Amino acid sequence: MIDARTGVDASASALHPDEYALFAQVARSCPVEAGQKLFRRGDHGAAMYVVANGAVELDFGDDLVGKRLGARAFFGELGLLIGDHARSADAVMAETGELLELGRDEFELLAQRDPALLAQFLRRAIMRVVLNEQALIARLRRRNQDLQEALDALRSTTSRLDESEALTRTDELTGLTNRRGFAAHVEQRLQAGGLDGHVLVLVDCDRFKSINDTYGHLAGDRVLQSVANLLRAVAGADDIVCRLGGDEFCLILSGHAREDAERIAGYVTDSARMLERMHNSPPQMTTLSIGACLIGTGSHAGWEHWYALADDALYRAKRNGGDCVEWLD
Ligand SMILES: Nc1nc2c(ncn2[C@@H]2O[C@H](COP(=O)(O)OP(=O)(O)OP(=O)(O)O)[C@@H](O)[C@H]2O)c(=O)[nH]1
Repeated sequence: MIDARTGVDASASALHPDEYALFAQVARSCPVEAGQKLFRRGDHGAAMYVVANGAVELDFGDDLVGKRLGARAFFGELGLLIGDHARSADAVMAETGELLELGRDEFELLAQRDPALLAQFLRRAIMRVVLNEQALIARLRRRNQDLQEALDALRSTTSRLDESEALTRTDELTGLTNRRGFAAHVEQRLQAGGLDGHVLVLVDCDRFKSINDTYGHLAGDRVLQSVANLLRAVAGADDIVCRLGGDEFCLILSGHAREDAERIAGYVTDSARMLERMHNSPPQMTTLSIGACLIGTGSHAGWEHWYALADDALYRAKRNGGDCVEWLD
């Protein structure tokens, strides 16, 4: 009979009636109360047991399926066959009954009385050990596979979360970092030693509303994408470029001298102007206004101070008619 839980032939766990009769002749009979512990996992023992009546529970620990043994079932045989073997399960009497206990001397007697029957028992006992080992290996393989699958699922969930986290920080239209991503970048830079010496550049499209009104929203979108491409092209690997929202963009230039930053800002407004003149119906570009400031070294002013300064500079550029760069340091 195959045990549905372990896949092991359960008849291999019980003595045949003739084997039981032989064992009962030589074994010590021990009455045992329910709840009494027979041995614990790891205990060393040199005796095997046969259930005469009552029931025994074996607990192998580590999430392995336990076993309940009834009449004529035997257990602990490795203790007897190998000698002083560490028990692989906790054995507890589940129902009051009687056990047959066999040690080395009783085993010798069995061999003298009926060697053929004992040989038959030994073959079955060894087969049971092999089957149990195979079942254990198969279970461990299955568990390993389950763990592998759980790990794969966890990895793909994590990467999906990373992707959606990245999406929440990306502007859909231009692919640039959005305002939320920009705030996170600024926070990171502030924690990594501050923004001293960086240049903050605010960029705003001129008369953008009229492009939407005249050529439609899609044409406006294309212009915003062109502005994003231009800013992406001038940004170095350590610079931050983002779309703050609407027709407003921002660059944080790091590791540039003020003159270099002026050249970059001038290049942006010059390029935008040229592109606007090259393609104007429908427009591919619009002129840009820029407000910039150098974030002072050694200053205790916070990020808001520098942002407000660049914003004032941008306001001044707009008041001057746009298409220009204004600085306020
Ligand atoms: N096509 C398009 N238009 C947008 C988008 N986001 C905001 N806008 C439009 O951008 C326009 C910005 O208008 P304003 O803030 O008045 O700026 P402006 O027309 O450039 O005016 P000035 O800055 O003073 O030159 C508004 O009409 C918004 O509807 C977008 O994603 N796509």
